[in-house]
Amino acid sequence: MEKLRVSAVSYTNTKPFLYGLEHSNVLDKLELSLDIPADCAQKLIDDKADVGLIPVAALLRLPYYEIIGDYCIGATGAVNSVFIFSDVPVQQISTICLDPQSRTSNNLARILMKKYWNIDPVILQEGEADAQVLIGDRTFGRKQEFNYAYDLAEEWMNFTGLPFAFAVWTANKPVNEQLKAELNKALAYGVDHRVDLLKTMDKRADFDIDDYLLHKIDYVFDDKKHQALNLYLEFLKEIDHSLISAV
Ligand SMILES: C=C(O[C@@H]1C=C(C(=O)O)C=C[C@H]1O)C(=O)O
Repeated sequence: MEKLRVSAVSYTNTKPFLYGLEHSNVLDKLELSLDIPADCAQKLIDDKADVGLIPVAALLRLPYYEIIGDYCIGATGAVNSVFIFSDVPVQQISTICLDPQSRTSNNLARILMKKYWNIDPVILQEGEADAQVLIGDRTFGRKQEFNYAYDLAEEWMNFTGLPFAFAVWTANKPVNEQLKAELNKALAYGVDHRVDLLKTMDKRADFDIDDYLLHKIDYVFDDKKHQALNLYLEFLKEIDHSLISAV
């Protein structure tokens, strides 16, 4: 049987899922690759993978998709790894750099800037700016370097009263039901055994990995996070539309 091509995020936040896969038999049925989020998205768009833990912003670029399973990379309040780092208070940001590894958080920043903070900074692809979006392990221990650090999951919660889902397990074609169930069971095992996983991981003085995996990342894709996902996609369509019509 052909193996299912799976692309998962290469960051620490995905370790519980990998732990679950490594402790299950389903791994033999997968061709697993670890990629930065932007590449997980692109692989599903280009049909170089069948299933991925993909940034939710990329769902709008898939002609067919199914969110599979009960798990995600989410947060209920502060996530502690998705920030706008800034030298100035948010109201004074006039230029901002996005993170090339991100799809969801770049667009979350755009949504919050336009609809919540009512600011309209120039978005730069690279170079010096007042502020930058940064996600994942590269943010660990860096908060103190900046005058202001806006946690985007926390700001989304302040704005909407909802939790957030950054990335969801998605298929770009129908997948065998039994395989889907096996995959979901492996993911559940990993989420349920985070304490065991943490015992095997190196600790850092500048970042609390235990708190991050146990309390900041919220892995269960529940109704509230689904509601948040739908709202986020509505906002994103609005913003993209206004960009297109402004051209
Ligand atoms: C919480 C995070 O969630 C992530 C953010 C993503 C994005 O911005 O596109 C995609 C996948 C997740 O890894 C993080 O990476 O810190």
